[in-house]
Amino acid sequence: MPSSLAPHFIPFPPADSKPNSKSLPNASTHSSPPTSSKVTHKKAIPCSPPVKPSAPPWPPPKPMEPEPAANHLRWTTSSTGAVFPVPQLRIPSTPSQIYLLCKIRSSIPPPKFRQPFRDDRTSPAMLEIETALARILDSVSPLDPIRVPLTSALHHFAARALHATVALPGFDNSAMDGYAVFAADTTTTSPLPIIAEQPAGTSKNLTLNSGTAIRIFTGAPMPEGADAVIMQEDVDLSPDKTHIQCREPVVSGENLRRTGTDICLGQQLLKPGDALTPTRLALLASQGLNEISVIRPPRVAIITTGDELIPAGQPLLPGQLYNSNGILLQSLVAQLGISAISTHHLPDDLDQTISALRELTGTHDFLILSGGVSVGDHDHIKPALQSLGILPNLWRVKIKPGKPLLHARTETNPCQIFGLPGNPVSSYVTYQIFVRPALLKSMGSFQFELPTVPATLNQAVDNPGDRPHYLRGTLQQNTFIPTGVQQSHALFGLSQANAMLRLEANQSLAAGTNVILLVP
Ligand SMILES: Nc1nc2c(c(=O)[nH]1)N[C@H]1C(S)=C(S)[C@@H](COP(=O)(O)OP(=O)(O)OC[C@H]3O[C@@H](n4cnc5c(N)ncnc54)[C@H](O)[C@@H]3O)O[C@H]1N2
Ligand code: MOO
Repeated sequence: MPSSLAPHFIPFPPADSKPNSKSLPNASTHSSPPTSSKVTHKKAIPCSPPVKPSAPPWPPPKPMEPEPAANHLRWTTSSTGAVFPVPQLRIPSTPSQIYLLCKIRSSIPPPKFRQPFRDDRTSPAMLEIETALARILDSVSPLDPIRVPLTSALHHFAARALHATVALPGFDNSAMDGYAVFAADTTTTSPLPIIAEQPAGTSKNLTLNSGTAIRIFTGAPMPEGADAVIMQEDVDLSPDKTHIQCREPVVSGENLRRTGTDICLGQQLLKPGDALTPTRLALLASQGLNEISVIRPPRVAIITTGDELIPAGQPLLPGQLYNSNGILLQSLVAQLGISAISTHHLPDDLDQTISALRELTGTHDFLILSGGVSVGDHDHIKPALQSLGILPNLWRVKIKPGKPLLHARTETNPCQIFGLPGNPVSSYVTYQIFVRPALLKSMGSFQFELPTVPATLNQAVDNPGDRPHYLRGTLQQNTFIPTGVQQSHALFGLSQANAMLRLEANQSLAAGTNVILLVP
């Protein structure tokens, strides 16, 4: 592990606690009662094999008043609702605490941790958004520089600084179709004889004498001596086209473009990390370049997960839905100009998840997974990573939507792994806030922030929760209007939105408040 990353990695539990979802109790085993009484955990403990307490005594002991719920492990029988308190242990949160509990109740086999950080009790605290982003960006380095043709360089970032080897303009030239003159001669009414013609594209090395004019065209080199061009609209041409008479005087320097006034030799044109926009590509072309050194864009795998998801073209069965996060994430990545994108879908199966992650981490720079990062029994991303020995850099962030965000990085290649929460809006928001900056950094950019604009709220908004909430809405004539249902599954409002408003925890804003929007 690179030492710079070491403090950030959160260790999984010890090696003997292997993920083994196949041997885990399924839902019915876990909750089925011994024949005469239904025994359930009031709070789920991550343990395996299933905890099977011995049959309750008969006749049952006198029911007791329930212990206060907080911080006590309790057992209850379904028939009477009676509660039998166990020794007053705090809810076990470490393997040794659980082991101790099981020793006290000798009939209970010691459980193993199945997954690290399954819930609030066994997880480290949720990170603040800024801390999580900094931690992610710390682990990302720009990829290697490569040379690409200018025609393929759009959306890439400059790998190194570039200085001008060609001045612009490269020579003094005319800005207008007209006549090269001495400015002083245009104040007189006497006709000026046209002594020569200078077209664009070739220099005739002409010299202008006082009291004469040279026919000239836009972009053509200025004759020696001439200090202005008079537009052809501002002269009267004699019928035999041999003389002009100036109707409007011009001043020295008018209608001409001096050498190097735009770009002079040696001037810095690009710095490392500059985005190669259409206009910057034009600048490079003006230098006669047909190739440029850029940072190689990442190879990205988009991996959706979930048995309930089916691709377009198949009929929907009850309980199924079409996969929408695949195209969402693929398009968002493509928007950055990344073209090496592969797409995959995984069922909720640990073995298949492990083998897919093993393969894809070897062939890609970024894996962007959606779904399977929460705490459900079918959420296999964390156990799969654990089984591959990949340590999480972070899991769970104080953000709404998107709380269960996961980030990890392989040590050798290195491959960045993002587990985005499966809800479509959660995937979108966490992509914009965390994945996009990481992709941009890997591409050599130094600008990771989303663009912002000031706006005014059209209505009051409120975030009673304890996580900053990214509201989705439209920016119309400097006004922010939230769109649709502001919940993490709600795709329609998201599809209408062109801006996001970060509302802090417990923040209420009145209609008319001035805010700063993110404009992805
Ligand atoms: N007991 C708890 N349950 C949940 C918690 C929690 O803290 N405790 N967190 C909730 C939050 S917040 C989120 S967000 C979700 C994230 O869950 P997962 O990342 O494991 O995602 P899934 O369960 O696989 O899917 C969630 C939801 O999204 C739909 N989905 C998934 N993938 C796609 C896709 N490609 N296209 C369209 N829709 C997709 C999926 O069907 C589910 O409805 O966990 C909460 N639960
Ligand atoms: O935090 Mo989750 O992403 O809200 O639905």
